[in-house]
Amino acid sequence: MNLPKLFEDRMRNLLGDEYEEYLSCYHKPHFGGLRVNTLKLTPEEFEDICPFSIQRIPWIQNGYYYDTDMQPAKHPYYYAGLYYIQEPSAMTPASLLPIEKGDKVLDICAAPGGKSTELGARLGGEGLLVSNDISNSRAKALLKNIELFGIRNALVLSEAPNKLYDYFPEYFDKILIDAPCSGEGMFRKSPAIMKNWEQYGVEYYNKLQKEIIHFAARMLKPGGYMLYSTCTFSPEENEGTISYLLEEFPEFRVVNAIPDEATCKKLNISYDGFDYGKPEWVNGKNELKNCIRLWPHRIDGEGHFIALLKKDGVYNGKTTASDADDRNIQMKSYKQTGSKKSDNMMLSEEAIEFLDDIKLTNLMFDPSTNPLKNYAVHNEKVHLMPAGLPDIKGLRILRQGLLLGEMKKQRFEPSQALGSSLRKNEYDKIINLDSKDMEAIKYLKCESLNLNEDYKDGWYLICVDGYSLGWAKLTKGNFKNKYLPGWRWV
Ligand SMILES: C[S@@+](CC[C@H](N)C(=O)[O-])C[C@H]1O[C@@H](n2cnc3c(N)ncnc32)[C@H](O)[C@@H]1O
Repeated sequence: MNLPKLFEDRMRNLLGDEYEEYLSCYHKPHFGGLRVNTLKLTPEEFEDICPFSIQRIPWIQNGYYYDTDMQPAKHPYYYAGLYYIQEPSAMTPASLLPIEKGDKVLDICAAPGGKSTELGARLGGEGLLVSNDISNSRAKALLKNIELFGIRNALVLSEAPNKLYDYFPEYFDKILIDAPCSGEGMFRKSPAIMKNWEQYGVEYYNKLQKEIIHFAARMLKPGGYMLYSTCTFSPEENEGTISYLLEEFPEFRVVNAIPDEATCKKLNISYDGFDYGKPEWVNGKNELKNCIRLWPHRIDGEGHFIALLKKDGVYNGKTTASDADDRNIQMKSYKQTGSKKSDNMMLSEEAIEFLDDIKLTNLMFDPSTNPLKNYAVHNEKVHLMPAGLPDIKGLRILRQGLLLGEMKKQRFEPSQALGSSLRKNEYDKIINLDSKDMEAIKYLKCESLNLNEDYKDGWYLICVDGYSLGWAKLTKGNFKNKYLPGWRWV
């Protein structure tokens, strides 16, 4: 591997005696990782059905190495959203952000969704996940992954951080910043990134990172947690960015994200090989030692930098200014929900009939009230809205909540997103295929279906080994494959 000379010099300087060991990693094969979607199944359930050979990643409860001769993206389980394929060290940031059910969480640089899908899974359908990426084309890939994972309480946006701040001042309980970076940790896996590094250099990314972290800091509630991560090694982009934050916002401090020994033992996880931040590399504060560094010569992964930050203040208290702001936002959203009632009058009979058959568990709304109140109709598309959403008019929105379906000439077509999100106990008309049955792959290729049994006309949820893939419609004995063509198996 021909590493840029400047990069080699910098790394030799940083790593000293460890440099040769670090260099030897470039001769090792890279590690394939997959992370189980705990919205759909537990890691134990996955281990029971997993068709490939896998091995637990020591520090990720739902993460596994897979044998790189395998192609887990070419299996019906991938299309059922049972896992996300992700480099093992890249699983670490989302695993260390202390998410609690009901939190309002922002993932500000989210595409294509490697971290957002885990944050959404950990929210378990409660609270709100705002997944944002400034690149509209990348945000489309993010939306697909959110939908494939069956996340129902997400708002997917494509905006610049300063614009987000106008709408969400001190709004979020937790924020993840997986910052754009020079990608030094990716050189081994994707050598093409070296060209980018030579073209832009670390300064270019550091400027971007400071801008992003500045606005993210202002969107976090007092008492909230923010996690900053990169897949690069340069001190400027890591301890340097955090030093900048600590100077600009003295209410932040760096906290140790690694759980104590007893917790690790209980959860059967181990952080062996993890290294800490290096304040001396940027002449920074001692607390930078609480940052985390993953090196490819110390763990089985490509490497990462992580800093968990806490903002001083009363968390979820009732007296701070930010809570008052939050209450205003809640009131706005309440009014907005009220006004949706008139839209709901536009639901067709068929839409109401269809939606009546859906028994969504993990409701995002108060089940004691009329659930139809939480549906919104825009341009014939019916959405289930996340609770407590502020007025977001004027933002570039790719999705608000769960797209349930579309009314076409008064008829109702359920969406792929709804199909992907349903569990088999949430809908009665199920056709369950075996994952080894070629019919499952034919379905995913959008080919016509050959199903022998007698079924009544209507919409059927096609499942594989009990996990939903999407829809098929039976009309007068003919099955029409309704799998979303843009998602089809190629
Ligand atoms: C490291 S990638 C994120 C990867 C993602 N978190 C994941 O796990 O799949 C960084 C992302 O930041 C986005 N980005 C770059 N500048 C940004 C900005 N100013 N605001 C928000 N996102 C930005 C890029 O489009 C890119 O998708």
